[in-house]
Amino acid sequence: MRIRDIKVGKIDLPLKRTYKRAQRIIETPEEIVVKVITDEGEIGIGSAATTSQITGDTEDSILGALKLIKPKIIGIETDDTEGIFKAIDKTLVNNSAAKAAIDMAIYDLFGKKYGIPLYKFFGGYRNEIETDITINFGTVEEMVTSSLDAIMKGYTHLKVKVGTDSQVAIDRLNVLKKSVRKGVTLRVDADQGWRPKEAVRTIRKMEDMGLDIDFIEQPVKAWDYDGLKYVTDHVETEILADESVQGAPDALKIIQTRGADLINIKLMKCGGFHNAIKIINMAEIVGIKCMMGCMLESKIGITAAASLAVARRNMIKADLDTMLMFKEDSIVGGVNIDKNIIKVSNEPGLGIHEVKGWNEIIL
Ligand SMILES: C[C@H](N)C(=O)N[C@H](CCC(=O)O)C(=O)O
Ligand SMILES: [Mg+2]
Repeated sequence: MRIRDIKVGKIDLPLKRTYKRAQRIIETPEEIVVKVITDEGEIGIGSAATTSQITGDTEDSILGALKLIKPKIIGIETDDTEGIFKAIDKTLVNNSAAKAAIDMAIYDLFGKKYGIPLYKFFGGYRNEIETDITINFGTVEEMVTSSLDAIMKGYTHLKVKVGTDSQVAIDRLNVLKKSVRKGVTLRVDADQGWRPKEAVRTIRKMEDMGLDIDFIEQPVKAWDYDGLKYVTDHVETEILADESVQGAPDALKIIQTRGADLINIKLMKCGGFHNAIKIINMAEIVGIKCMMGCMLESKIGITAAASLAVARRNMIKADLDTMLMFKEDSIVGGVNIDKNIIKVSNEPGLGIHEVKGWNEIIL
């Protein structure tokens, strides 16, 4: 079975509520959906999220990258995944979202060809995982209301976006801790907002106040590896690297220096399954655990991410909550979401049947 064609299209994902984090405010995320078509008429599906502030990928850059990649992989045998990824990496650096979309579609085809759900192919450790839910940064009232709403819907882990002012972060978390019932865990995403010493001071204060934070995600700038390690070494709370780990080489840096306690893997950051697997394997060797995260992505990306997250023992946490954020679900098939539990299907590949509202773009 060889690659015969690649079609791309765009879907809009209108949000129920505006998404707010330190670097961006967004109403309607856009996604590029890729269909890799074989000479036997089989179709593999993948998606690329536009997240310019994190990966640098925009709609135009994703389309530009796909235009370059397409002629390089047409005609290659779909089983030759090494050959496909080598051809892509020889063609262009970075552009991880476009690469992730093709990678997802290739693995989807692989699963379909051999009749195996991807989660089983990747390790089959379990078939479901609990996700947290992200609480947007906002006023105290907004954050308390969203948190109580999430808890009512069955979520027990809240990942709180705290903005860039560390004192505001402490105040917000203090109020949230008092507002939620026992048994609800707070996670914090600082979105690169603090300087290293400020981060240590802030996190120690949270520890002294007994806020019992599960982890602090990306307290310092993405490029500040020494700063991240400094924070990790000087607080009790676990530190999760997010933007500092885009691809496998970044992960290696963190793993070799023990620069963080945990790594947040996102297919959009690392360019898909084949690189995510490298990160999981490297991290596992030294005992660094991983979380599977996501961008503002449709059920295609969430299904892909969940397929790897459930498959591997070293993936102990998940932040795969975007499905709840969209006004409607334009993807038929894929994972099943019951409150905070994401369950993968037993269908071959990703198990995606249809992408509604797919507007084809001619490359
Ligand atoms: C949506 C997910 N829960 C999340 O919080 N992801 C962000 C990155 C996505 C974005 O801001 O577009 C994160 O983990 O920092
Ligand atoms: Mg983050």
